[in-house]
Amino acid sequence: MKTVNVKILDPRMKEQLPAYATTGSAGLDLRACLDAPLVLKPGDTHLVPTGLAIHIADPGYAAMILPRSGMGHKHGIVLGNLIGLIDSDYQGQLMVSTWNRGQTEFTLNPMERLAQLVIVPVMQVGFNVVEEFGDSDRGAGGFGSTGKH
Ligand SMILES: O=c1ccn([C@H]2C[C@H](O)[C@@H](COP(=O)(O)OP(=O)(O)OP(=O)(O)O)O2)c(=O)[nH]1
Ligand SMILES: [Mg+2]
Repeated sequence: MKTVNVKILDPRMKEQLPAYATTGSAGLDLRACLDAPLVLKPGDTHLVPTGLAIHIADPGYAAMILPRSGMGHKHGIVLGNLIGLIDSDYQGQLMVSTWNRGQTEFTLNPMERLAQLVIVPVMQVGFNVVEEFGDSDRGAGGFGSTGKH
């Protein structure tokens, strides 16, 4: 397994570094490094610290912060930015933009697992400017061009 350098910014994270919950897990759960419970009213967004900084270093990888399905589906707790993209050269604290998109108040407790981090491969590209593309099956069709059923 590859490793990524991590800085522990909150001592409470020392004993509970993110880990894959099962052998096949894609995500590492991130915890809310809060000092007190945080009440999120419907529509509220709060930037929640995770107590961790990572430096991926290799531009061939990035990390994404994604919602946890239970938090999102059952409690309406998703991300204010929908998806968080962590650049390979970012060295600051991982922050979770936490949005209560639901209709009821939600209390986020200190050290609760609120989102998940997924490491993904990335390809950086340069642009080759052309006047015409070669033919493709789809062409410019999109936005439902293949029909509904
Ligand atoms: O949910 C997130 C999203 C981003 N970041 C950090 C890591 C990322 O590398 C950096 C910049 O994110 P992004 O490029 O998405 O934001 P921006 O608004 O374009 O800021 P910048 O001008 O700093 O690139 O912020 C987080 O901690 N959590
Ligand atoms: Mg940016």
